Amino acid sequence: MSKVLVSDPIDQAGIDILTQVASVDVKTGLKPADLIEIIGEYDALMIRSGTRVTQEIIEAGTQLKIIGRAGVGVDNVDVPAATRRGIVVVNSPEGNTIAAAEHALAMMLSLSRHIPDANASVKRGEWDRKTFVGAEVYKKTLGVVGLGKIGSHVATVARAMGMKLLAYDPFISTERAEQIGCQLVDLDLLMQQADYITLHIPKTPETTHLINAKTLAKMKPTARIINCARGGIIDEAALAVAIKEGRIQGAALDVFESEPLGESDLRSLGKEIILTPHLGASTTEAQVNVAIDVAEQIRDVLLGLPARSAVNIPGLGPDVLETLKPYMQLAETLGNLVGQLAGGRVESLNVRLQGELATNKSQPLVVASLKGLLYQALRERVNYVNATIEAKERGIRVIETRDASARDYAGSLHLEATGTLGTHSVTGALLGDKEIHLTDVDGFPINVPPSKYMLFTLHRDMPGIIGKLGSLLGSFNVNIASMQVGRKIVRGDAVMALSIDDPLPDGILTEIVKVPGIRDAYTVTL
Ligand SMILES: NC(=O)c1ccc[n+]([C@@H]2O[C@H](COP(=O)([O-])OP(=O)(O)OC[C@H]3O[C@@H](n4cnc5c(N)ncnc54)[C@H](O)[C@@H]3O)[C@@H](O)[C@H]2O)c1
Ligand SMILES: O=C(O)CC[C@@H](O)C(=O)O
Repeated sequence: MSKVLVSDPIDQAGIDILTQVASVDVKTGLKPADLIEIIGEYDALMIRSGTRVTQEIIEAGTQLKIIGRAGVGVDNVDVPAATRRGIVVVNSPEGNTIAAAEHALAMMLSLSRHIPDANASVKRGEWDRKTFVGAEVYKKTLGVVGLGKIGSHVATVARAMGMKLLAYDPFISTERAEQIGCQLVDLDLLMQQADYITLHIPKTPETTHLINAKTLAKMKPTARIINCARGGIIDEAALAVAIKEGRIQGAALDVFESEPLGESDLRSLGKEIILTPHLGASTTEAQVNVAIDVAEQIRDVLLGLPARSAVNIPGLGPDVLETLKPYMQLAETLGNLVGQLAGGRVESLNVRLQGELATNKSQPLVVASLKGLLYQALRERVNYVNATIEAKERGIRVIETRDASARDYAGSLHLEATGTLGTHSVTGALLGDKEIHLTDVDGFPINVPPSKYMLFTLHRDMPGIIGKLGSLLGSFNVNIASMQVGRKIVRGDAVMALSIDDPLPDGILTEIVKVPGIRDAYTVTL
C-alpha cells in the first residue's frame, strides 16, 4: 500500500480521501532535518504553506511520486527539482480564491475604519470615538495589481461597493479588464491615482520588491496598500519608512518576506497598519475545498491516473484533461512503438496532431508521445513530468505539426521518428472513442489494435509469403493471434502486422529476413 505524509494541518475531508488508497501519517511541525530523515518512506507528500520542500528534501524522497500543495502558491516547493526527478507537483488553483479575495476586502475596510485598533481600545475599557474616524471606500479608486482569479473577484465586489477600478496586469487583455469593470493602466499610473492598492500577483523574480521605495514614493499620501498575495512583493523596510514618515496613509499585510514574521519595524507602527498571520486562505470552506481538491489528485496519481492541476505538466488542466484523457494512452503507445521500430538512437520525433486534435490544447499529447518514446530507455523513470526534459537532455529534436484537414478519424496522431538506423512512422486513432487502433505503419494503411507482442515486416506483396512466414513462426512455436497486410498497390511493397501470444525467441528475426520477399522485420513489445 502507498504511504502519504501530511506535514501541515489539512482538513479531515482530505485525509479521508487519502486513506481510500494509502496509509496516511500526519506529522506537522517537522524540522527540515526530520523531514529529510523520513521522507524516503513516502510515495506522496501533502503540504500547505508551512513546509518548505527544498531540493534536499526532494532528493531524499526517493519514492516520491507527487507533492500536493493544499493551496495556490507553490513557491514553497522547489518545482524545478521535483520536475527533474519526475515528481508531479499539484495545487488547488481555485479552492481558496474567494477566501483570499474576501480577506483582502476585509483588510481594506478594516484599514479604512480602524476596526482592529478600535476593537482593542474598547476591550481595554476605553470609549474613544475621535481617534477612530475613518474614510469611506465609496467613489474611491482601487488599483488592482494582478487581475487573475483573486484580483478579479476583489474588483467585482469593490465595484459593487461603488469604487472606481484601475488594474495593472501585463498578461490580460483590455477586453477582459473591461468585462470586470477595470481600466487597464500601467503600474506607475495605478500607483499615482489609486486610493487603495491591492496586490494579487505571484511572487516571481520580476515581482520581488515590485513595490519598493521608488514605487511607494508615487502613491498619494492618503493612499493605503494591501498585500494578501505573497511576502516579498513589497519591500517591508521601505514600507515601514514610508508609513512612519507619513508618505502614505497605511498598509495591511497578510504575508511577509519571512514567515512567521520575526523582529520587524512593521510591528511598531500604530493603527495605520494591520498585520495578519497569513490568514487569506483560512476559512473553513476554503480549507475543505483545497484539502479535497489536492487529496483527490494525490489519490489519482497513486492509482496511476493523471492529475487535473499539475503545475509541472504543461497544459494538463481539468478542461483539457477531459478531452485528451483517452488520447494520452494512444500517444504513449505510438511513441513506444515508433521508438522500437526506429531502434538505435532517435534524433528527432515529429508529432503531427490531426483532425480535432490539431489545436493548441493537444500539446500534452506531444509530452505523452515522448514518454512512450523514452519508455524503452527509462522504463518507469519517465513520466509526463520529466519526459520533455529527458528528451532534451538526449538531444531529441521534437517537431510538432498540426493538420486539421485530416478527416479519416475524428482525431488521429501521426508520429515519425528519425534515428541513427533510419526513419519510421506510425499513425493511430481511437475507435468508439476509446479503443486504440494503428491505422498506418511506415505509410502503409492497416487497421489493427496494438497488442503486447507484435511483429512487423516490410515485404514484397507476392503469393505464398504469408504461408512461409506462418510456417517459420510455427517452427519456433510462436502462436499468431492476428495478422494483417497493408499495401498501397497489388504486388508492390507491403507491411505485415502480426500480434503474437509470446515474445519472439532470440535469433528468429535473422531467419525471418531470409524468407524470400521479406526485406525487414521488427519485433515490438508494448
Ligand atoms: N494570503 C493567502 O493566504 C493567499 C491565498 C490564496 C492565494 N494567494 C496568493 O494570491 C496571489 C494571486 O492568486 P490567484 O489565484 O489570483 O492567481 P492567478 O494566477 O489567478 O492570478 C495572478 C495574476 O497575476 C498576473 N501577473 C503575473 N505577473 C504579474 C506582474 N509582474 N505584474 C502584474 N500582474 C502579474 C497574472 O497575469 C494573473 O492574472 C498568488 O500570489 C497566490 O499565491 C494568497
Ligand atoms: O495554506 C495556507 O493557509 C496559505 C495558502 C495560500 O497562501 C495559497 O497560496 O493558497
